[in-house]
Amino acid sequence: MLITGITGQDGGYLAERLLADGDEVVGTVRRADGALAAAGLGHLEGRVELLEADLLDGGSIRRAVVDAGAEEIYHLAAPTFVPDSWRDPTEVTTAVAVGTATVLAAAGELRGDVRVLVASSSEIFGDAGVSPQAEDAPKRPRSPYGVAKLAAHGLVGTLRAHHGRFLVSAITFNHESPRRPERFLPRKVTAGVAAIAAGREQTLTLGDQAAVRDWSHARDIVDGMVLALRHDEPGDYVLASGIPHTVGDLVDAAFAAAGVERIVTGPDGVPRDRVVVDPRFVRPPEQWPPVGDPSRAIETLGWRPQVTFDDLVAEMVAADLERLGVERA
Ligand SMILES: C[C@H]1O[C@H](OP(=O)(O)OP(=O)(O)OC[C@H]2O[C@@H](n3cnc4c(=O)[nH]c(N)nc43)[C@H](O)[C@@H]2O)[C@@H](O)[C@@H](O)C1=O
Repeated sequence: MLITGITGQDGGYLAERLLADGDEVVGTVRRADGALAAAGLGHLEGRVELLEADLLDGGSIRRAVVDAGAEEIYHLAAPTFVPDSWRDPTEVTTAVAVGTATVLAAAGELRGDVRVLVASSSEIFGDAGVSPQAEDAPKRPRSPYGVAKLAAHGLVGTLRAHHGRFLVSAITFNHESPRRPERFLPRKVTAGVAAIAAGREQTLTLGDQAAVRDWSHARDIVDGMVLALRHDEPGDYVLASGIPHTVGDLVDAAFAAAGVERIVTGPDGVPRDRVVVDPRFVRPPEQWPPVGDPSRAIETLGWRPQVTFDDLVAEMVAADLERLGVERA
């Protein structure tokens, strides 16, 4: 099995899952030297084969697909931080849309029966006009990232219909874990709350707390990907919990999990919120919150997310407390 982007959050969980199933795993990384250890995946050293490939270098992607010769390809490699896509729409379009076209074409040339899953995103829905969103909801992305992911999603459907190939688009909503980098909201919150619990920080600086997201555990999402790629028929699947939470809910859950008070009384006797809003982190609000309707995945694939929102936040907080050597009271 080939995983592009094996050192990303999802790539690591997927590799663990496939290895546990007894599969051979090949993964792409931009530079192989020390890549697994740097991603906190040192335990995979010697258990997976690494190939170097860069999404911005089509030749390297084509070579990796051909060299791996895998029956299943999970194309996960992509830039993932949405705000970055405003800074460089060319790069995100090349990496996500052209990168996906390259993987799909190379896989098709290699062998007709190869199965390919492409990681798409709830960002393809944007101003959908409905929420929650199922697979057939209108797709009106609001960011260059969403536009690029929609192109990739469209390529999967078009090539599947035209060539009858086994191609799957996994429309993943937000998914997190202790391995998530800290610039994404949930890890920023759990790391920040842990730092407050450790006495290293006094406050946590965020953007809009009213924003709504549909958060799942990354391990559940990659399990859904495997089910989708191993099903009898190819198709597109929304992978999401279906349960909306605000950023504020997540913040409160993290403080509760750490056993730290969010509101504290200052020396002047005035209550103070430890969460401070910085306009730099505020994004324009969504009219149609990205909340998924995972009915198709549940009914067709028998997929069931295992980890609840509270358990996800608690696991992330516990990992961040442990990293800082804080004993939970
Ligand atoms: C499905 C989709 O999921 C992810 O994209 P995202 O939703 O942009 O993820 P995030 O964790 O950066 O933001 C979540 C929400 O939280 C709000 N928010 C408030 N205050 C801060 C803040 O201080 N930092 C951040 N990062 N967000 C903040 C922010 O405005 C937004 O409403 C990626 O995996 C992406 O690749 C993907 O495909």
